[in-house]
Amino acid sequence: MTALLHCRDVQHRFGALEVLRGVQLAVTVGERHALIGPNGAGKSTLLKLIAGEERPSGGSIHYRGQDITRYPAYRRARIGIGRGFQHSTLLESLSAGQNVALALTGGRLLARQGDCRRLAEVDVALGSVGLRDMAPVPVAAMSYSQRRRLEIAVALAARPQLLLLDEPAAGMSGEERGTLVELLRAVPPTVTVVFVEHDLDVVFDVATRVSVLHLGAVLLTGTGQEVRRSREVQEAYLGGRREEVPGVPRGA
Ligand SMILES: Nc1ncnc2c1ncn2[C@@H]1O[C@H](COP(=O)(O)OP(=O)(O)OP(=O)(O)O)[C@@H](O)[C@H]1O
Repeated sequence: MTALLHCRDVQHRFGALEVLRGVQLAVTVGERHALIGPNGAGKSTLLKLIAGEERPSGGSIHYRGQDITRYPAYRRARIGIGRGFQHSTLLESLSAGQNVALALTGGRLLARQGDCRRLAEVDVALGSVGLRDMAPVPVAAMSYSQRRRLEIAVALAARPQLLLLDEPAAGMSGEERGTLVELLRAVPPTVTVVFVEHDLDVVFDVATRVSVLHLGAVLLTGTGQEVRRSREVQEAYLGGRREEVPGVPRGA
């Protein structure tokens, strides 16, 4: 199947620091593709390169068969690449509904009365992340978990075909992570998701495929089960601590 997103030999350096040394990554339509790997492996950098926030030092990035390596971020957003952030980009003084409305309208606030179709879309977007009742509530009054879910609603409101999420479960409690897993599973299959995540329970509950980044390259791409069972991944990512990988019994 043709890849929706294809990173070919992508390299990136920050000054003398070589972060990515030739990443090969192919993501097909409808995947929930997790990027995992040790701290500093270059996962967030790879997301930034895909979103167009950084320009790769080498290699190329293709989206729907188009070479987008030189496209700026706004042009990638226009062709369907959406981004959720590791740190909040919500407007604190506005309500949850207004934040979603801004994303829907590309920066315009809705009039108090009227624009019913848009208001209905805001309602649907908030409902999809379990926040329908929070429409009038200012972001400043929302809990951390509610904000993280709102960020996903805001990212989805722009109707991306490819949604990039950086550590969506960061800072969440066990219960909140459960809600997030349900939410990510409920993202429509027309939206392909590539996400960076450290929480392996979330990764293996959500991802249809997983790529392990190590030393600036993809060590392995496979199903959750293939990744869990890979001795190479155990050694590179978990220092051989096999028992820490969910689903793999000690001594397996
Ligand atoms: N803007 C930057 N300037 C210089 N170095 C950077 C910059 N951004 C990231 N780095 C460095 O690049 C390396 C990879 O960082 P990156 O954030 O991509 O890793 P990561 O795999 O996402 O790590 P983590 O899991 O800890 O978030 C790290 O050594 C980091 O310090």
